[in-house]
Amino acid sequence: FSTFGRNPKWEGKSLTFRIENYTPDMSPSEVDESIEKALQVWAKVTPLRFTRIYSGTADIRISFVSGSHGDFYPFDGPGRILAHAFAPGPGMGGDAHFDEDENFTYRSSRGFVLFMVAAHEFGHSLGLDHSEDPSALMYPTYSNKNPDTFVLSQDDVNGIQSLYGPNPDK
Ligand SMILES: CC(C)C[C@H](CS(C)(=N)=N)C(=O)N[C@H]1Cc2cn(c3ccccc23)CCCCCCNC1=O
Ligand SMILES: [Zn+2]
Repeated sequence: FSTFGRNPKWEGKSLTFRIENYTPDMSPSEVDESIEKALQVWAKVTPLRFTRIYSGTADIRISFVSGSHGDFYPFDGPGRILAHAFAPGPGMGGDAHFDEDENFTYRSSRGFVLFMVAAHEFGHSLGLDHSEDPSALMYPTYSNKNPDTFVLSQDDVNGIQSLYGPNPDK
């Protein structure tokens, strides 16, 4: 695993997230479920807890955008880069942007499974950079795993726990 330069991480254990808009590719409830499950992947193995808010400024702001969209990382049309997220910090720190030019799906492989993309992005939002382990969620390229049977690789667990420690409730 790898973290970002100065090991940025969230100080509190309770983080807020806000879904700022929706993709037309899926139903809103499928987007909600995909996002919430992707956050739970990381909550299960850390003390981190995520609370959804519907207005105001969240720690992790989630949006679907395409092309140039107000940061220095314009998206690139269909394919190639699917999404990006910023390391922990104020303002855009933690935010995750999904490329609206992609076809996001709930479970179908006739597109990119939003749960899988979001789980990777939230790894970045929490302070993980890429892994060289091809079985890791934080490997740089997308792989379509079944959301129902998905488990984090040990490398991902070691990485996130190096920042936040284990889940005390387990
Ligand atoms: C891991 C993702 C969820 C997030 C990352 C982006 S990020 C910033 N969050 N690390 C991502 O989109 N990686 C590319 C990497 C990539 C794969 N290829 C590419 C061809 C061109 C450009 C990039 C790629 C080969 C062709 C397949 C293109 C579609 C799939 N794209 C990817 O897997
Ligand atoms: Zn990545």
